[in-house]
Amino acid sequence: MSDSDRDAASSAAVLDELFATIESRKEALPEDSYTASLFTHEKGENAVLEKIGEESTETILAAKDDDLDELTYESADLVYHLLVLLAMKDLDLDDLREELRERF
Ligand SMILES: N=c1c2ncn([C@@H]3O[C@H](COP(=O)(O)OP(=O)(O)OP(=O)(O)O)[C@@H](O)[C@H]3O)c2ncn1[C@@H]1O[C@H](COP(=O)(O)O)[C@@H](O)[C@H]1O
Repeated sequence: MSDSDRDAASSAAVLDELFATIESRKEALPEDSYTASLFTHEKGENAVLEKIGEESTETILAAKDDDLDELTYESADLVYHLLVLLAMKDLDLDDLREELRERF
């Protein structure tokens, strides 16, 4: 495997690795983890739902400004919070992949 193939494979795995980390935070609930704080928040699931609302707005504003760096940054924030929501609802990336695959 070439270096660029290895880099591409590593990039492709990042969502799975991030989701596995989110699941492990959900299980262990370490005190210093932002992710864990979303699972234990006093607002319940509203905490992550509000973040998804905020990050969606910030993503839209970045797109309207044509600020591609900001669009990438806010999109990553949005995807991360969406993955936390899926984990909260006991869904996972395979559920998402399956839904997308059915639309092909
Ligand atoms: N990918 C993320 C990730 N994306 C966003 N965030 C957090 O989401 C929060 C977003 O807050 P804000 O809306 O205030 O965003 P901001 O970027 O500070 O500011 P603006 O968007 O308003 O400009 C910040 O606290 C970010 O740190 C994330 N926190 C954690 N992760 C990953 O989650 C995994 C577990 O990390 P812990 O949560 O530290 O255990 C690790 O792999 C991390 O890389």
